Amino acid sequence: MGAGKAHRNWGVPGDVSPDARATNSVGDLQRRVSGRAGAVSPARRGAFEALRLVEERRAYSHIALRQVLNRLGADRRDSALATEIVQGTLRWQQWLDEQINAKSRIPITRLDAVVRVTLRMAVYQLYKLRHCAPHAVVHDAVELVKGTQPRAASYVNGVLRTLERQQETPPQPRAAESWEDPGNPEELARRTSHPTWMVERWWSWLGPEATIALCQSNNEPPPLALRVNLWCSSVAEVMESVREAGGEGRPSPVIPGVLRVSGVDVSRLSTFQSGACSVQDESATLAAWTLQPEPGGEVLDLCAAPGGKSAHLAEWMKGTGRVTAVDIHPHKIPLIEQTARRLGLPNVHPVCADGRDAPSLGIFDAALVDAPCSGLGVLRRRPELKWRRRPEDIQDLVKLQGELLAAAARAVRPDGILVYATCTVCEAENDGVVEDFLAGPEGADFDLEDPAALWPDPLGQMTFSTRFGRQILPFHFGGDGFYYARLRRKPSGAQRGIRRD
Ligand SMILES: C[S@@+](CC[C@H](N)C(=O)[O-])C[C@H]1O[C@@H](n2cnc3c(N)ncnc32)[C@H](O)[C@@H]1O
Repeated sequence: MGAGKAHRNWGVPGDVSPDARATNSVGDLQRRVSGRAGAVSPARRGAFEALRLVEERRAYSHIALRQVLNRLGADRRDSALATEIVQGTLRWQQWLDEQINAKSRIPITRLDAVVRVTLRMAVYQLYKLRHCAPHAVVHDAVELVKGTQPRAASYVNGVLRTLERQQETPPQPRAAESWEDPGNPEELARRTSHPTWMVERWWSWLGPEATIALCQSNNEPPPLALRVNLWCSSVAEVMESVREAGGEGRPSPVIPGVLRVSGVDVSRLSTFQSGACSVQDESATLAAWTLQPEPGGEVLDLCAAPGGKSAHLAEWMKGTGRVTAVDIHPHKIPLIEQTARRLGLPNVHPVCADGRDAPSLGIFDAALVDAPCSGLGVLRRRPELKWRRRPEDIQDLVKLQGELLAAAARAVRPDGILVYATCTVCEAENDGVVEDFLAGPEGADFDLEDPAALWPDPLGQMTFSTRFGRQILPFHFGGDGFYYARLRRKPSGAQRGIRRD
């Protein structure tokens, strides 16, 4: 497994050449000179506002960032730096708090949210983004606090100056580093900035080696993948458009029809606008590979918004048949509609309903339950979930997931396919839900099948086979952490939904 060779290196992550550092400082300076006195760099302003939304209003970081950067009209460079600051600050929050607590007379948890956010993002830049000039970091932090908490400005200045003056940066693991022996889950949680309860669960389920690799990969920036709409386009066409836009792309080595890209604003790609591609993580594309819907079929996607997997299923069916795309939240239905419209998919039919009422929607050849989950497989993209999730949440999620799976099962015809998926790394929400389902009244009619038997070739060896399905971890091939189980209703099994005709 990918825990890597043990070696110790306390170097600073994100270290870059002195040239890069100088270039960025000049950029910072020019912006400041051209702005009013006390102006803050747009990237730091954006990061600060997004982090406040996450801290004070429990916003998702990726949504908060998008909103703030759009409003500020940030260019690509500012957006990239703001994203790096927001994601990094959230990823390393626990570790940053430790550093701040060591120098602050008030524990970070007792500070005002604005002060907390400002200190965390500044310390993140000082210690982990060596291309940010320290004087600019401290200046901007003080200015940001002055805007809302003027009396705290000198306090922030004092803490940051003390940290800045520190001769040596504190010991910190490189994200790609592994340790010979972290000893125990508590120590691993501390070193990699995760909640202990989370790491303890992984440790006892996956073992130390996989847990180390998982914690490290959770702290890496997430890759960007484009799924090509093979119904109407080709990998070559999308690749060409990425290059034309100044970005880089290469075909995924594991999943046909997917490109790994960088350096592009996808929403501006000609092929994105024309519906030739979608942003979708490589592991998420495996939902369609696992379901393998027949063209012309009736497919139920029970937890569908924003519609990424519905669209892939509809493309797989070459625009024929019907994908009934259900979501409980009315405000998310337009997202499914927009996705289907952009991709020119006539066979996606959004429905606003509680998935637990699935049998009232008809009888289907296949159903996908991409269940609401704790999201512990996507911590690279949503690092705030580390600190927001509580062990108690899992119990409620498991109950809902079980109800959705049982309801979907009742709507699947004899010999039809039922796929259960999550983007989490949590045994209770994955195998645990399938185990309970199989032991319940609906489960008796279903047989398990191995999803990996249908996946592109190397993935069977690269992913974990679990008791009832397949677990993908972010270090397996770079895709998000996902779980898939595939079930087939026995040909003789009496289905219990309402026949549509
Ligand atoms: C993991 S997300 C689905 C992502 C989607 N399949 C995609 O690929 O774009 C889970 C979705 O389930 C929806 N949901 C939560 N509870 C539900 C319920 N009882 N019935 C139907 N949808 C539900 C949420 O609104 C959320 O959009």
